Amino acid sequence: MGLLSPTRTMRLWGPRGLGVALGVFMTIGFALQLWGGPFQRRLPGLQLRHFWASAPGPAAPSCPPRQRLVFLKTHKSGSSSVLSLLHRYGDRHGLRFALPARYQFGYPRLFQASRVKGYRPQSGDTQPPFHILCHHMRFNLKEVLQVMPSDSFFFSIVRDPAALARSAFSYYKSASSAFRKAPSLAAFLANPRAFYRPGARGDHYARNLLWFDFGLPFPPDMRTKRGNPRVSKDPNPPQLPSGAGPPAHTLDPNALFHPVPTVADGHSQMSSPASLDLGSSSFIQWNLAWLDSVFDLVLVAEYFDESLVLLADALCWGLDDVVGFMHNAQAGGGQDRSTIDDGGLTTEDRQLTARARAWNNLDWALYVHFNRSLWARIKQYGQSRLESAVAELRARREALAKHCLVGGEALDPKYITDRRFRPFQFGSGKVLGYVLRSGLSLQDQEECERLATPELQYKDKLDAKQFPPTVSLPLKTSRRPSP
Ligand SMILES: Nc1ncnc2c1ncn2[C@@H]1O[C@H](COP(=O)(O)OS(=O)(=O)O)[C@@H](OP(=O)(O)O)[C@H]1O
Repeated sequence: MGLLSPTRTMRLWGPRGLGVALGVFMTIGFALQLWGGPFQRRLPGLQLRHFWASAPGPAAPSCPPRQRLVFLKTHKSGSSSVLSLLHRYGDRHGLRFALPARYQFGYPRLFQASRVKGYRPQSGDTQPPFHILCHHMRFNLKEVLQVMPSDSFFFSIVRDPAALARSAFSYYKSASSAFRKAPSLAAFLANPRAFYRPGARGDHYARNLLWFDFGLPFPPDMRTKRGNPRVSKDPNPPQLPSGAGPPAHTLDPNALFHPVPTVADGHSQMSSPASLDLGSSSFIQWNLAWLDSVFDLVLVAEYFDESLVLLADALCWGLDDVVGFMHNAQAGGGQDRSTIDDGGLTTEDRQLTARARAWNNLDWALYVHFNRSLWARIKQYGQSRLESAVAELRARREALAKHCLVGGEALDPKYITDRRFRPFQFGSGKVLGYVLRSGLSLQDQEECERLATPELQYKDKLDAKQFPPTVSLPLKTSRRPSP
């Protein structure tokens, strides 16, 4: 017999019984809170089976989980690790993904609804709506809203432009003409205009990549020949403000620029954040205010686990749903927290960080803005509540890694012989991946595969599930094909 639904329970017990029951539940709930804290379903011996079932525990959210999601997958910002969670969640719950024909939606061109596989606006057929849109695109709200309902949960992720620049330089060395010409990232950042031509092939990877991915317009001095995106949720696109500023609560250009280290050693041609005039800063603020009106949450790679806890909370998902492995890390990369804290950096590293942030001034503004919003949300959520959820999340991830993975961690691709788990190799660094332990039970094998499958293979798997090959029956004909 299943559990009684709340409505049925009410009918059976009547108002007096309900009052008593409510008291008992509240006492139990309070005791469990004290004992476990949010999300804490202590797992004696961390039996893996318990991870897979998001069974409602004492702290399981009581709201309906949100399943209409738009994730803007920004580049080199930890987005593949988020994508992996979405793939897994959607796969387990049989959700329908809005998939690209290949792996991206016509990037670097702006997103077009027509790029979504199986999108047929005029066909009048009763195809079920999409739940999740999450692969690489240059954001274009108007077209996104052709595919996804406007009350979808919009979210994305940003990373410190200095860490992002390190990652992008290594990964897109051959894809960006600016990077290709530069002997090193340090040389590039010492004099970027010697290498960078706005609009040249792949050069959106070399400057303000986040801003580009968010589909925002560039100020006149930074415009490429490809032109500017026209985007909006409130479909009034953000324009260069003509005197009118953004809402007062976002207008604080000085606060925005204070943390930016200045480039003091003679690269006057560099457009550093400190050198932006008020016009440019209100242009930035205007666009940030617009992003605030579109995106429900923006995660921060340097505070990835904190971000995941907030995401689970905002989506009414269980903590288990956001426990996953890191994907797409390059060997030797991932200096995120140390970059942010400046701890242990050499003078050269510190200079490189400062220059990268200055060169990517729009991204730095974006990053500072969303970093600030994240911490405001953390404050709202409760710092200590968050800390215990983060600790729980990390303990679960570690237990999963030990159970599923050879070595319990990401490995050099040379050890990954099974093509299903070998990440796509691109750029000058090696992209790490996972090898599953042998001897897993059938269910564990299936779940560990979900955690370890890289994004391209997972996309193919979802594609095959959503678009099963149609078996065409041979037509009855009197003529037989010749042997
Ligand atoms: N959880 C978490 N926290 C912090 N950083 C993370 C995380 N997951 C991935 N990464 C780092 O993000 C880089 C890959 O980013 P993306 O997956 O967005 O790249 S891609 O655009 O899809 O190719 C890549 O950076 P580099 O290793 O510096 O290249 C990853 O190491």
